[in-house]
Amino acid sequence: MIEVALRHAFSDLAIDVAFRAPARVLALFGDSGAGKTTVLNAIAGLLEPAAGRIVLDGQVLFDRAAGLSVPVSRRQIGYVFQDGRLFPHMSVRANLLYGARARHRSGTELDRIVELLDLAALLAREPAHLSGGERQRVAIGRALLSGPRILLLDEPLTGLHREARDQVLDHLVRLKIELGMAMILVSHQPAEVIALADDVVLLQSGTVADHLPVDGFARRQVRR
Ligand SMILES: Nc1ncnc2c1ncn2[C@@H]1O[C@H](COP(=O)(O)OP(=O)(O)OP(=O)(O)O)[C@@H](O)[C@H]1O
Repeated sequence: MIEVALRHAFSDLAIDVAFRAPARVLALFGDSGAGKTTVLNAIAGLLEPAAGRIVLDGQVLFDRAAGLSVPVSRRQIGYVFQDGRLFPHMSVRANLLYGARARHRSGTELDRIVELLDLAALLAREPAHLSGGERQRVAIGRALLSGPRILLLDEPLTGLHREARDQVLDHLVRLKIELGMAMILVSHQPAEVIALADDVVLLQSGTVADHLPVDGFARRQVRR
C-alpha cells in the first residue's frame, strides 16, 4: 500500500495531492505540467514537499510534521527515468550491477532479470550501441537489481518508436505478472496505462481529479 499526501508550491503551480493505493501497478495519468513527476520525485525522496506524509507498506518515508525524511538510498525504491540515464562508458553488465545489492551481484537474481528482460545478448555492449528500447530495458533491469519494493517509471516509453514501445511495455507486463513487482507508472498515453495499470490516479493542474480502477478508466477513454 502506498499512501501519499503532499503539498508543494512552485512559482507557477501549487501541488496538493492525496491518494492511497494498493501496492500493485498504479498509473499517474495527466497532461504535461499536471505534477506527475513531482509526485514521483517526492516518493523517491528527490524532492521534499513543503507539507505532507508518504507511507510505503506501513513504513513512513516522509512526514513533514514529524520532521522525518528517509534518505533516498534507504527508501528501497527503483526509479526509471524517461531517458534511461545509463552510464555511457560502462557495459550493460556493469550498468546492471551498479548499485546492485550484494546478494544480487553474481547470483540467480541477475540471471533472472537478464532473462526476464531479454538482455543476455546485450551484456558486453555499451549503451551507445543499443537501441532506445534496449537502453530502457537495461535501465529497468538496473533499477530492479537494487532490490526495490516499488519501481517508479517516469514516462519510460516516451521517445521510443512504436515497435520498441510495444516491446518495452510487454516486458513491463511480464515483470508485473512474473515478479509481482509493484510499480507507479507516469504516463499521458491511455493505451500504456490500460495495458499495465490496475489503478489510475488522474492528475490535473496539481490536484487529483479522479482515482479509479483501470476498467473504469478504459471505459471512459472509449466514450471520448
Ligand atoms: N524544480 C522546479 N522548479 C520550479 N517549478 C517546477 C519544478 N518542477 C516542476 N515545476 C513546476 O511544476 C509543474 C509540474 O511539473 P511536473 O514535472 O511534476 O509535471 P508532469 O505532470 O510530470 O509534466 P510532464 O508530463 O511534462 O513531465 C511544472 O509545469 C512546473 O511549473
